[in-house]
Amino acid sequence: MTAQDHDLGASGATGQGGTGESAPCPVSHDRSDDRASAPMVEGDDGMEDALALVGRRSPTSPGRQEPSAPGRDALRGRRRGMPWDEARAVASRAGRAGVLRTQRDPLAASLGRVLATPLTAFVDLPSFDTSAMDGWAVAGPGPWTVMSGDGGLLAGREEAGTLADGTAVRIATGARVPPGATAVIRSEHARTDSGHLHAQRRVLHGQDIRPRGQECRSGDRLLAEGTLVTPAVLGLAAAAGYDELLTVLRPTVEVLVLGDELLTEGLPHDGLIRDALGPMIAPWLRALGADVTGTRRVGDDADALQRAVTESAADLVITTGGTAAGPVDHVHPVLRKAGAELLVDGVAVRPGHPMLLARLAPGRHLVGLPGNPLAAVSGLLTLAEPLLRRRSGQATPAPYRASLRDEIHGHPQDTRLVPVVYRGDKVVPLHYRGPAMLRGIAAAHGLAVVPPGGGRPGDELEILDLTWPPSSEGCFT
Ligand SMILES: Nc1nc2c(c(=O)[nH]1)N[C@H]1C(S)=C(S)[C@@H](COP(=O)(O)OP(=O)(O)OC[C@H]3O[C@@H](n4cnc5c(N)ncnc54)[C@H](O)[C@@H]3O)O[C@H]1N2
Ligand code: MOO
Repeated sequence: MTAQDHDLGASGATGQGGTGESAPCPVSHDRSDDRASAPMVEGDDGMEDALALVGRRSPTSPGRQEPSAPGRDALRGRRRGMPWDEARAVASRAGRAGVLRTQRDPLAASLGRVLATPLTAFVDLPSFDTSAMDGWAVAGPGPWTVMSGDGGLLAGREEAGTLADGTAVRIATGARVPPGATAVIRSEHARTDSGHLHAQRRVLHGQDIRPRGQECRSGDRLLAEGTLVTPAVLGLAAAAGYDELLTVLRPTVEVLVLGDELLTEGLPHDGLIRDALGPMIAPWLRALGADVTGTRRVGDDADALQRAVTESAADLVITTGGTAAGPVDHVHPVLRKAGAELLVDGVAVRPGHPMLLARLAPGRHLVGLPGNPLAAVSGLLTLAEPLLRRRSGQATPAPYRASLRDEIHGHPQDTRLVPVVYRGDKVVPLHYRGPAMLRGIAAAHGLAVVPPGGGRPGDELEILDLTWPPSSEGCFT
């Protein structure tokens, strides 16, 4: 694996609490000063950081930096990647390439998939005039003669006869309102006296009656195709008369975890570290709309990787690690050997720039996530998310933006993805956002998309939402 040591940050933490929010930054100041006083901050741009630390940053580049002069990058021997937006568009197009597989299933099995056809009401809702309250159905002006009976009108019972003018009958919430009734009076708003009902408030015509078709008419389009089937959608579908739904099957994904240095349990020791991506990537993929068929550990064995990639039946193969140029970084050579077409080979985003997207076969793709854990998250949201969104039939939402509270230093040319939390109507960047760190993202509500040059307080930045669904299954976003 490639040696990489540019996650400054954990040492010298100044103890701002668990999430490590950035302190407010009222004045623009040089990042090298940040480093000296608070080495816990970002540290994700190798050379940039090194320059800042040794104080060789140009004095003209505090805070928001202009893109650097052409040729500067070449001097550093860096390869520029595809712009972040473009890479996402390529991934989205790749997700459109396959045919969407649809299946009709009972409601419960459709949760977390996407509607393949619009949800159209089979019935009027409500499908009869219904009482909204427990009380009395009355006809005409009061006082009313109370119709005696066996406890009144209940939900789900047979239809009652016509209520004559000047009469009242007890009625339960959800019961059919009898023909002739002009209003329902809540039990707490009326009293009975010698067989007569007296209203204690003014009675309005039609009050507390839900008229047939109030919510929808049979044939109305309730939800568009492409809508994610959430628990609320299941409820609405049932209410509208559905037993089954036609949904798009979730694309299948297999995860291949590379790296001989990874332990699956216990404490890190002797240069070995815990595999942080195995436990993280599969559930995250499920939340993005994928059906994860398995997570396999492949180690640093090129032949094993070759076999795993070519033999996988999944729509999408995700690899972690091995994307860079180290002696055991096998992803590129294996893709070459497999005759894959590289659609994205590096993205101008920090962290995560060595991420890649390849077409293995028509409708089958591979996303190579960098091994550094936050860089892997960046790859997941930059390439896997748009591909899976399309491949699972979900519509692309308009980008969500929020106002930045504190300054975020930018990369001169690349987009940065920075973990943030919401505080009121602002987003606040978190510390511990180096490419090897998960401490920031684990506490984050979203990832701010910081354009080259950085973000200043008040800037409206695109936010990639990380809000987790309340379901422990984590199968829909
Ligand atoms: N000569 C260059 N070296 C590197 C470059 C570069 O452009 N030129 N890019 C650096 C960047 S940026 C990143 S990110 C990494 C990406 O490297 P790989 O995708 O090849 O990943 P590895 O080398 O396999 O691992 C990097 C790092 O991450 C740790 N790792 C890997 N897998 C896991 C895991 N499942 N759980 C926890 N940690 C993991 C691994 O031990 C390494 O420390 O390359 C840089 N180098
Ligand atoms: O900074 Mo690398 O971009 O750690 O992914």
